[in-house]
Amino acid sequence: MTADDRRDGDARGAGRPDGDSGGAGRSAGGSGGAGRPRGDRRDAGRQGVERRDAGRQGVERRDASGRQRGAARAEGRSTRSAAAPSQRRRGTDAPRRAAFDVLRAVADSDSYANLVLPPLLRERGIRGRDAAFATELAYGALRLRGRYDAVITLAADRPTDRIDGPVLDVLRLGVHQLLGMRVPPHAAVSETVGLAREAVGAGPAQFVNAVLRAVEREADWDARIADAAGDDPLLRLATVESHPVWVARALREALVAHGRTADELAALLAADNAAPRVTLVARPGLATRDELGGTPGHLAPTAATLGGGDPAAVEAVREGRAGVQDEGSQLVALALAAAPLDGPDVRWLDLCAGPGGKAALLAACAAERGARLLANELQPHRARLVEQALRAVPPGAVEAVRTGDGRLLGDDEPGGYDRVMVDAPCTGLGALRRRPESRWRRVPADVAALGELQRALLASALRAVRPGGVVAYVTCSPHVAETQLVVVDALRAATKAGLGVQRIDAAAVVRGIAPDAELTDRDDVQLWPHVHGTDAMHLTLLRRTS
Ligand SMILES: C[S@@+](CC[C@H](N)C(=O)[O-])C[C@H]1O[C@@H](n2cnc3c(N)ncnc32)[C@H](O)[C@@H]1O
Repeated sequence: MTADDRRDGDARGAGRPDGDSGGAGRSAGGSGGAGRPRGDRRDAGRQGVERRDAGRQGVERRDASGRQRGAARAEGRSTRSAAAPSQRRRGTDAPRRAAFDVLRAVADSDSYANLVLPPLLRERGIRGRDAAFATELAYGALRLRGRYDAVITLAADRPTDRIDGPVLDVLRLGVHQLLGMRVPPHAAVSETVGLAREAVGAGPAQFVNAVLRAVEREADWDARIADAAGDDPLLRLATVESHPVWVARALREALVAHGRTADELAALLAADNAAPRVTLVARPGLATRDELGGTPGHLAPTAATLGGGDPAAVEAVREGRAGVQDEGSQLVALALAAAPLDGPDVRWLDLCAGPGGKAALLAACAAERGARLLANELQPHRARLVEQALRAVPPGAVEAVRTGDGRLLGDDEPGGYDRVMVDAPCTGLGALRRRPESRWRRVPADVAALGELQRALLASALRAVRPGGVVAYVTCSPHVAETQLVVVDALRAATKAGLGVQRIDAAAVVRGIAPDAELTDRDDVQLWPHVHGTDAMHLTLLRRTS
């Protein structure tokens, strides 16, 4: 495989995961690369990728700017592989090896791909388009694992639990190149077989070769794996769209419970499989959206979507005046700040603040109004991330970053706050685009375990807010058991405890911020990737009446 082949096979929408982090972007990968047909060499030609030299077969490859390879050489690093040339011929290139190592870290150490990959790319000097390729390869293979395992089962004529983990990961990477990226088939197969030789040995490499050639030979894999899944339409869809069936079922229930239709499930699952675009937040009073470049968001007046590139290249992001934040996360924080309130509006609380994305936006809003935010977080290391996220906020607007259990705060300071954000720990089923492996890690029991914590945190928030004050209950999961059911139970428990609490029309508040937002006829708000282009954030607004 040549570097051209790999670039022609550039990712569909590769890029860094758009986290809720309040800090600058960490990934070396940029987004982009979409829209080129397989085998189209125009980009390579335009960017002068090839140059005659003394490299392998007399051709030296350069990146688009021509800098990467020279810089790597100056630093004494190989841009192709750490292997000696004789081994290199038998192995693969650095981006594919990096993607493989990420999949192994996810499998062996329960690592998070979006935490492992960026430092690994940095350490190995993989940058620019190579970094984007490695990112799309790793994240795509992880997201689409269910679909690809169904393909591999048929092509290998054996279930995937009878294939060694490392060999299976190599196969997943190969199948993603063949079916999910625009890598020319000959390159996808030969480079993946090279990776197999390098990573798992010559014997398994032959097996990898045979399986990938079978995948390449056949067409219509979606129909074949749907048929193999059986007659149940949900199971067929979950297989093709690569979701555990319990997750697909929960999402279908959530769509209906939140006023949409089960017919949308296919679009929702497909949206979960697309890499999210990087969205920035201009923290009010600290940065303007114009400073960020990109395209203005369509929901939050603070949001700008980047077409590509590294967010850390934006000065306002580096300085903490702006950050990387999903537009849905921005919208729910702005909704808490905008919710109608009688009486004083000076003390705000973020009960579950780490890593600080919403705290930074809330604190910036508070600063504009002369209010102050207390940011609470259970985990000390996440509390430090909150401090980092708040670094650009005027000191007067931050009362403190507190490390402690939010469940106790309502009793420690009853009625002490005017606005309270409960961005509760949740399954994250609304942010599957962003956390490529998470759908395979979560189990139904998580929903029940988290439900208890969510109820306790919301109960504490309702004690911590003063009568007349407002609480926002937020999750990045649309699961009914983490959203509507938690709120119903919390209202019941509050009544039992002698607190008056009423629902506020959150949809009206959100419409006041985002007039074009497509919302259902309910007083809570549920955003969706396939409708709003955001994570599936949930928002309920509650007012303490007595
Ligand atoms: C969904 S995240 C919050 C995201 C954050 N609001 C943001 O926008 O960056 C939930 C946070 O709650 C924290 N957490 C978990 N249990 C908690 C507890 N009992 N009290 C306070 N925070 C808790 C977790 O450590 C995690 O940082």
